[in-house]
Amino acid sequence: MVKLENVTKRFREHLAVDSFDLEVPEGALFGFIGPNGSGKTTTLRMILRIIEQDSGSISVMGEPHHSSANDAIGYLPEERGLYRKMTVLRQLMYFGNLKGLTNRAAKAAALEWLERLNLLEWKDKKLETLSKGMSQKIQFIATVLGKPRLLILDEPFSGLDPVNLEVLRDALLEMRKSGTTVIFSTHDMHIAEQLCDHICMIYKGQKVLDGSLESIQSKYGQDTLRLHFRSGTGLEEGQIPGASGVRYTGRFWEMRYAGDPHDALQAAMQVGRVDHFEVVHPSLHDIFVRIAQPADLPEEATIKQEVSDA
Ligand SMILES: Nc1ncnc2c1ncn2[C@@H]1O[C@H](COP(=O)(O)OP(=O)(O)OP(=O)(O)O)[C@@H](O)[C@H]1O
Repeated sequence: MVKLENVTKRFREHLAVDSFDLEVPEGALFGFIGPNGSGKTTTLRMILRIIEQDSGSISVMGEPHHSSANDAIGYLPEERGLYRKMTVLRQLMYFGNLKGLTNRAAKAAALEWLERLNLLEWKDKKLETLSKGMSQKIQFIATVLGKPRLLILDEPFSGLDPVNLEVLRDALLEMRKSGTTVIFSTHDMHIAEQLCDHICMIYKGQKVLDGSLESIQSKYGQDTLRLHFRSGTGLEEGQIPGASGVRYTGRFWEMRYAGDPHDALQAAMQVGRVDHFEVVHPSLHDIFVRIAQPADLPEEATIKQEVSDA
């Protein structure tokens, strides 16, 4: 569906995207993750041909010279753009018209989506009377009204409460089921973990991870301990010899550990009454933190090696 080969983009002396290769298969739910300023939006804009790469090639649906106005592409920009003084339904119909729908088809699709995203009662209200999260859902509807084959969403989940996040997540899963290819950027590792069948991580303009969640996690092995103490006993760095990066996730204590889990369990039992103990793959969040803080890694070369393996 989308293919980037050796794509590079500079803004003056700043190298925003560096020799980037990417392949998004048709029908994928593709998560594009990375810290602030790593090059996600720049890459998405280049895929859409809103900005031009300095070198390398990009093709979408097999075409190197497609247009972002292509009716088969839906784009949710990071800087949302709606008409504040227009009513919800009117502007959705307008966006539907832009994607080639008749008034009747645009209205039917808009009403259907408004109902699905629990916004039907707002259809005749001006956009400026809606909250930020509600406006975001309207913008999402504007993006999907024309039933695009390819959906590109820049940070679609930012600012949504947990209920609306679920609603949007379900909508994306359903669209994928009906054959739409979805690419979205996010900082939220948990969402990427839950939702994506393919993940690409960009860091300082370079691709550092690319593959299915399972293939990415299995590269790191089961080097993470997850444990919990009855009656909420805490854990400090050093109490489990050989463990590092001890942190509380809100449910469990997690840490990196390379030794014999039996020894770790013995040590944990000295700290408190253990009621949960397991050895797991690192979460995507942990992998992200390890990569985004290269000092924690043995050497930068490790990252490059993982990229070529993946
Ligand atoms: N139009 C521009 N002119 C100059 N520099 C730019 C421009 N657009 C992006 N950059 C720079 O390129 C780098 C990558 O930016 P980009 O917006 O792609 O990052 P991002 O990963 O989407 O970040 P965020 O998660 O914060 O949105 C940043 O250092 C940014 O300052």
